[in-house]
Amino acid sequence: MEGKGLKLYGTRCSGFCLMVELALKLKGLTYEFVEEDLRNKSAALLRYNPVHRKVPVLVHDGEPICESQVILRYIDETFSEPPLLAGAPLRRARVLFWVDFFVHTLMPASRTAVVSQGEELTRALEELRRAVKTMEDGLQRDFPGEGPFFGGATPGLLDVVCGPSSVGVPAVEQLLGLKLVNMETAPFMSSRMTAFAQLDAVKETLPPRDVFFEYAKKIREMVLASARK
Ligand SMILES: N[C@@H](CCC(=O)N[C@@H](CS)C(=O)NCC(=O)O)C(=O)O
Repeated sequence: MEGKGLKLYGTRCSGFCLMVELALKLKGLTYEFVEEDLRNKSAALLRYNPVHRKVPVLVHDGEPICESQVILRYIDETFSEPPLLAGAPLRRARVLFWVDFFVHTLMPASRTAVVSQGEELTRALEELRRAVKTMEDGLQRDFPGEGPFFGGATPGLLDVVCGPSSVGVPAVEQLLGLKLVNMETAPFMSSRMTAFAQLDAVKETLPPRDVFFEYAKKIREMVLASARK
């Protein structure tokens, strides 16, 4: 499908930007990707996102839409097939609950782990492992018997949101030289993330692990160096 006039301002390894790319690809849309240098943001990015000055920004026929979760909803409502958020209102509410939990609890804990060491790293890992256990138990409770994707028979919003982690987590584990989470303790999440990662649209969207590794390494070194100053 031709996503007329779709332009995505982003950076290659940002989880938030990758979620948007995955949604666009699953919808079969074509778009132009504009790579931003976050240390030297373009005038266009600042004009399109004057409030947060962050990526991703999706520009559709000249109109900017900011914030990854808002963009995902916009894409799903504008290009309705295949739907990312499907089912009865209660199911949709539960999906949105776990999307919110993933973005606001799991992702911050793993970001802290990437840029910390010593006791702070230990605390971040504990928090991350607790959050994964909470989410695993909650998903098993809320979506019994569904699969093979978080979305059920077809990939949905939660697949898109968790999708970048299938490359991000192994890259961070390699960087830190430790296991972030033992995914054998989270079979529901693990099997769905594996099924999603095997889709062609996902394989062609997510950067290779070594590219992700270098990105995480650069961020870690930068943050640890500035903390030493
Ligand atoms: N809440 C935002 C977070 C986006 C975000 O943190 N983007 C980062 C890249 S991963 C960014 O643009 N950072 C630049 C900055 O903070 O100046 C969303 O969901 O889109």
